[in-house]
Amino acid sequence: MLKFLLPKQLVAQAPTEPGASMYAGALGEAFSAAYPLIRSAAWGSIPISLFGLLPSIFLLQVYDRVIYRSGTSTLYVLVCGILTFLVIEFWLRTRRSRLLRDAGAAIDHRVSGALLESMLHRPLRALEARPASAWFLFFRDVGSVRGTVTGGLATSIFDLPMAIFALVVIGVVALPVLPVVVAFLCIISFLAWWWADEVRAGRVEEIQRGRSLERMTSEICQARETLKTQANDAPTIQMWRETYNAWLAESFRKNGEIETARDGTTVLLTIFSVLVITVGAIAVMQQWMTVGGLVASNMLAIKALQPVAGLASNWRALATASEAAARLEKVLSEPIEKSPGDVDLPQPQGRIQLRDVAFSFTEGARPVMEKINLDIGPGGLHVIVGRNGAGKSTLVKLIAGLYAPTRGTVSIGEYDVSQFSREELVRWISYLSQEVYWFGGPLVETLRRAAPGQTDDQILAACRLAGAHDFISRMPNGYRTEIGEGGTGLSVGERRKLALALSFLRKPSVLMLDEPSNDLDFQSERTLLATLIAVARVRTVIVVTHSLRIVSSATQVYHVTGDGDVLQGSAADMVPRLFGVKKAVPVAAGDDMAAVPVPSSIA
Ligand SMILES: Nc1ncnc2c1ncn2[C@@H]1O[C@H](COP(=O)(O)OP(=O)(O)OP(=O)(O)O)[C@@H](O)[C@H]1O
Repeated sequence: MLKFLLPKQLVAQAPTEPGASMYAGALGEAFSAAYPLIRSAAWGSIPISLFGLLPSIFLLQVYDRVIYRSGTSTLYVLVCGILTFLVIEFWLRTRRSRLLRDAGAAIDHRVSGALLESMLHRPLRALEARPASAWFLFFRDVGSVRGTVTGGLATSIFDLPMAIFALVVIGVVALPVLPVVVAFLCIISFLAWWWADEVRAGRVEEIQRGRSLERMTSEICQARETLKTQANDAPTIQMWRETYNAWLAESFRKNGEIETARDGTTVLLTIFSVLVITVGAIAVMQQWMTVGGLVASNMLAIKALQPVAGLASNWRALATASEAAARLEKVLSEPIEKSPGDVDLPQPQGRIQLRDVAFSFTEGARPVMEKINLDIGPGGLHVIVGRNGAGKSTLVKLIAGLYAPTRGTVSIGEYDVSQFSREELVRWISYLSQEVYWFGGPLVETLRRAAPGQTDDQILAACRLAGAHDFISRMPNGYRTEIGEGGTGLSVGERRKLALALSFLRKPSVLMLDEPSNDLDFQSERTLLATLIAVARVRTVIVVTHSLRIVSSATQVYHVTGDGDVLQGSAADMVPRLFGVKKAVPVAAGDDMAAVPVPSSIA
C-alpha cells in the first residue's frame, strides 16, 4: 500500500531512453534499495499491531474474570503474561525503528550522493543557470522525501492491520458496538481522503512561497558584508518582509485549514467514544455483552481509528514530499557532461587551435564570438585583452572546454576538446577563474585534497612559485593554519596565490589565468609576471589581463573587440594601439627582475 501512496517518482523505473542522465533513476533506485528494509518493517508491524490490542484484552479479562470472581491468581498470570508481551513488543518496535532508520539512510545516502554528483558533473552553463540557494534547497528536498518514506506516514500505514484486528476482536467481545465502529471508520476514512485532497491543493502555493523566502534569506546571508558596507539594510529588510508576509499569509491560511481538520478529528473521536459507551451500556443492560466487553470495546475502537486518523495528519508531509520528489526527479534527469573515456591518451603539447568558432549564451542572442580562427602556442605567454564585457572570459572558457562552441571546433594538439570529459581535460588545460573560492579547514589539508597524488615537497615548491609560501610561513601556524569557510582569514590576493599554486601542480600543457594580477600588490604582480615568463618557457600560458606590464611582455596579444572578433598581434604592435603608449617595454629588456627558476618537480 505504501507504494501506492508514495510520490510516483520513487516507485518509477529508471528511464531507459538513450540520452537520459545516468542519475535520472536515482530516486527509484534508492527506493528499491530501501524497499527490502521497509518490507521487513511492514511485516514486523503485524505482531506489533496484535500486541497493541493486548491492553484491551487484559482489561476485559480483569473485569470479567478477576473483579467479579475475585481471581487473584488469574490476575498474577495476566500481569505476568502482559509484561512478557510488552517486552517482546518493545523489542519489535525497536527493530522496526532501526529498519526504517536504515531504509531512510539508504535513500538519503543514494539520492544526496546522486544529486551532488549530478550537480558537479553538469556543464558550466547549466550550473550558472541556478543560484547556489536553489541547489541547497534540493538537498533539503531529499530529507523531506526520506522523512515521508520512513517516518510517521509509513508507521501509520503499517499500523493499519491493527484496525482490522481490533474490528475482529470487537466482533467477538462486543458485537453490538461493531456497527458504530464500522460507521465511524468509514466517516473518518472519507474525511482523511477529502482533507488529503484539500491539503495537497493548497500546499503547492505555500511550498513555492516558502522556497522563494528561503532563497532570498540565503542570498541576503551571502551578501551580508556587501549590505553592511553599503548600509543598504532598510530596502533589503523591506524586500525580505514583503516576501515573508506573502509566505506567512499563505501558510496561516493553509495551516488554519489543517488545524481545523485536526481539531475536527479530535472532537469526532470524542463523540465516537461517547456513542460507543452509550450503545455498549444499553447492550450491557440488555445482557447482550459484559461490562468488560464494554470497557475493552471502547479502547479497541480507538485502536481501530488511530491509524486512519494518523494517515490524515500525515497528508501534509506526503504533499511536501511529493513536491520534493517531483523537483528532485526533474533536476536529476537534466543532462550531465560525458564521463571519462577508457583510452589514456598521451598528454598533448600546448598548441590550441580555434576554427570558425562562434558562441552565444542563448539561442537567438547576440553572439559573443563569431567565426574566430586562432593558433596559440605551443609555449609562450599569450595575453588576452579587451574592454569589460567584450568576451575575454568567454573565450578562455571556450578554450578550457567549459563552454561548448555554438559552431566550430576548439582543439588542443591533435584532439578536439569536445570529445573529453572535464576530468580528462583538466589534466591538460588548467583554468584559474576570476573568482577563487577557498574551502575552510587546515590549509595543508585543503592543499593536499586539491592536489591528490602530489608530495608535500611538490606542494611546497608550487606555493613558492606562486608566491604563497612567504605569507603562509608568516602565519603563526604556518601550513597548519585553520582557514574559515570560503577562505575567511585569507586576503583575496592570498587566495589567488594559493589557487595559482594548485594550477601549477596539475602540470597542464596549457595554463590559463583569468585576471591573475587583479588583487595583487605592485611587487606581487612583478613576481607573478616573472613566474609566468618562466613557466611560459615550458608550457603555454594564456592570461586575461588589463595590466600593461603583463601585456608588454606577451609573446602574442589577442584583442577581443567586443563585436564578435579577436585581433591578434605582437606586443610591440598591439600595446601602442590599445594602451596609447609609445611602445611596449617587456620586462626581460633590462628589467631588474630576477629570473624565476621553475622547480623540476612541477615543471
Ligand atoms: N552566464 C552568462 N549568461 C549570459 N550572458 C553572459 C553570461 N556571462 C557573461 N555574459 C555576457 O557575455 C558577454 C561577455 O562576458 P565576459 O564575461 O566574457 O566578458 P569579459 O570580457 O571577461 O568582461 P570583464 O573584463 O568584465 O571580466 C557580456 O556581455 C556578458 O554580459
